[in-house]
Amino acid sequence: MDAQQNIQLFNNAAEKIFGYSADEILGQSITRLMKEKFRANHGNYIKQFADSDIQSRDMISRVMILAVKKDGSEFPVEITISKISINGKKEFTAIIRDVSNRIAFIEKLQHKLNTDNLTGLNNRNYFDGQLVEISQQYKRFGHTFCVLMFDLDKFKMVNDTYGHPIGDKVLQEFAKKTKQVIREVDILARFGGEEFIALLPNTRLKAAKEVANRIRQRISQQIVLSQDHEPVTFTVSIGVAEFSPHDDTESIIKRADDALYRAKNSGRNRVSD
Ligand SMILES: Nc1nc2c(ncn2[C@@H]2O[C@H](COP(=O)(O)OP(=O)(O)OP(=O)(O)O)[C@@H](O)[C@H]2O)c(=O)[nH]1
Repeated sequence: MDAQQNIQLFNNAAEKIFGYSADEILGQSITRLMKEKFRANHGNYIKQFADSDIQSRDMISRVMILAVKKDGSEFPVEITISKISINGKKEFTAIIRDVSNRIAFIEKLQHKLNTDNLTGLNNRNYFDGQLVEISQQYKRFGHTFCVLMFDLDKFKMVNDTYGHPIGDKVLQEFAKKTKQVIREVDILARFGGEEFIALLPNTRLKAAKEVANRIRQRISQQIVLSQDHEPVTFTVSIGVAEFSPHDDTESIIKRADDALYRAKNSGRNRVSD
């Protein structure tokens, strides 16, 4: 690019990435290759860079820089920009790398890191992060919330009687049906084994117990079919706790777990607080 940011040279790789031939793009502003919202800042950015002592720098932005191809499609890029002075005239070189694959890979890893393979629910890692966030919000804004702890009843017997794959089916069915009962903003996660946990934002204890009871009833009406096509029924016990000013992320889970223990001890297929 020249000092006005018009393109002077467009190599083969650039032609391939952007879909323009050099003939089409030479002489045009480099901003033509950026998504519109990045264009406005570009001038200032280049001016700052041109006036600085730095020869070469990565264009770091708090948001990912998106480039635009000739066909209008957008893709994430990483840019390193350098300047040279030729006969007193400043020129710029931009090395632009298409990072779509890298970003897609990172997103896939992030998804894996947060997801339970068997049920497709969030996993404990994700839940723990959300719990930290929602308890910080509680401290700042006083928005209350509840934690529900679930444990499938006599699940060992399901495995022992019908086999592990049927046990897995029960876990999947539990996840699917429970998701249908709770709201979109509620967070349901597999806590491990046959234990699940849910976060209900902006919910008081009474309402959370009602939700828990709806889930409990729904689950007690579900069946999965065994390998011999026998109906397999299952139930769930649920402990409920509302976050209080004395709580932290550990104590709220402990209180929900203690409530679950009471639900189990008072006969299972029950909700307790
Ligand atoms: N199929 C299957 N079983 C699992 C999985 N994770 C844990 N389990 C089983 O879950 C069972 C849990 O059994 P226990 O902790 O004894 O409890 P329970 O039989 O549910 O009895 P209560 O909780 O007291 O009602 C064990 O048999 C584990 O092997 C899984 O991913 N798939």
